[in-house]
Amino acid sequence: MKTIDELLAEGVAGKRVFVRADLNVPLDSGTITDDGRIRAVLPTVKALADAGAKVVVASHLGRPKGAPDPAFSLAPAADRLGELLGSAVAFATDTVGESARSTVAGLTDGQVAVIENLRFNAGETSKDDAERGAFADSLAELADLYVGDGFGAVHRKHASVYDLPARLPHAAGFLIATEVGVLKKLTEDVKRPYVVALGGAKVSDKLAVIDQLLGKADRILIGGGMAYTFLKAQGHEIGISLLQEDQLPAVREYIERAERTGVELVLPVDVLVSAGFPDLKAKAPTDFATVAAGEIPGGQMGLDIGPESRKLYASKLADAGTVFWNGPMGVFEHPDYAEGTKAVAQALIESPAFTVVGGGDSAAAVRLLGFDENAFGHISTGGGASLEYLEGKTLPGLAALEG
Ligand SMILES: Nc1ncnc2c1ncn2[C@@H]1O[C@H](COP(=O)(O)OP(=O)(O)O)[C@@H](O)[C@H]1O
Ligand SMILES: O=C(OP(=O)(O)O)[C@H](O)COP(=O)(O)O
Repeated sequence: MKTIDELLAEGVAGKRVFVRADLNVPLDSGTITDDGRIRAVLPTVKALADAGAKVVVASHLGRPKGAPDPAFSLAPAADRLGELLGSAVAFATDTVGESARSTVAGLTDGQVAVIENLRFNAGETSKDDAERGAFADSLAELADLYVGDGFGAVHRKHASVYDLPARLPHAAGFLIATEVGVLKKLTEDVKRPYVVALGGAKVSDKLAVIDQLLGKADRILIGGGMAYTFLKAQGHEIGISLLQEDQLPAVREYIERAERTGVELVLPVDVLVSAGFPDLKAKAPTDFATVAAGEIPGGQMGLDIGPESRKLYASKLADAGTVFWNGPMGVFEHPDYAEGTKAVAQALIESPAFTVVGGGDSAAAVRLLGFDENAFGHISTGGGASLEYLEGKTLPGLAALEG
């Protein structure tokens, strides 16, 4: 994999360099609540701009449905990037249209532009190779060189991640190099017990990785929205909690396999429930109850692990040699449901283990809940990406950079 240092040594002055970043930051009514992913790509953007490149930064944000949607505009991220760089950043209001072409054509050496959300175009995420390829062709017209630095999206076989680097001379940015360096160590030299804690809301993606993790981890703690599919698989009622029904047979098989192979699978013993998803804007106190995990009343939604589970999970993290944690334990954005995530973060800080926290929301949670990010071994910008890397999978965005 060519490094950005090699690219810089060859000279980038006057060249248009497409930087595929992951600027998928959490937003609250258009305001960025955590800019960690923007700060993470700064070294790459700065180095290219300082070397006289015309830098074209591109990213997805959220999951718009292949068409423009103002709620998912990258404009706030472009503004924040400009603030962090200390110089104005141009913003194109489309991705490969007139605005993008004229914005890029107007760049002077050392200037930076951000183009609008890649996922406003159906070609970005299409499963059809030709449709993705056609979109990648249009993106390629905007640049002379490609730098992959969106670690959080390298597990996606998307046009800007996978197809575009095949069309331009390419290199890996500083963030990807750092992320891969740390995660590689976790696949080669793991101090045991190796404990993986999983939570969050991308339940379908994350249930799938447990298949491989069962062969690698000594203990797997399940929290967040993931937990309820497990509780349901055990035969419990889960009310209106998140459920990935189509994966119930797989989850039953994971539970059996864990028992058979001696992997400790730890599920919540109690949970906090309420009548629905809380209002994350008002953050007003909600009406919630603590119930045994096997006794969630009908019409209630599990929103965090309960106090007994917090103690249990802390004890299961205390003797770890290595911990990988992806996915908040509850809806941490609301103060009523942040305690589970806080308890796991605190346990990681107190543990002598090498600790890695991965994921856009998990990393944001750690910072927003007031923890010192330097107290963790590594905070990864990618959740799904780091999980799939640890599974041993070939990640499309890394394979493309190697080719
Ligand atoms: N029990 C739950 N029900 C619904 N959503 C949940 C639950 N627990 C956690 N979440 C949500 O999961 C989201 C983060 O999930 P995810 O994107 O998978 O994590 P990451 O970005 O760290 O990989 C948070 O916004 C949080 O509110
Ligand atoms: O937030 C992300 O992943 P993560 O939640 O697994 O950390 C990445 O930006 C990828 O987004 P996607 O899961 O919509 O492809």
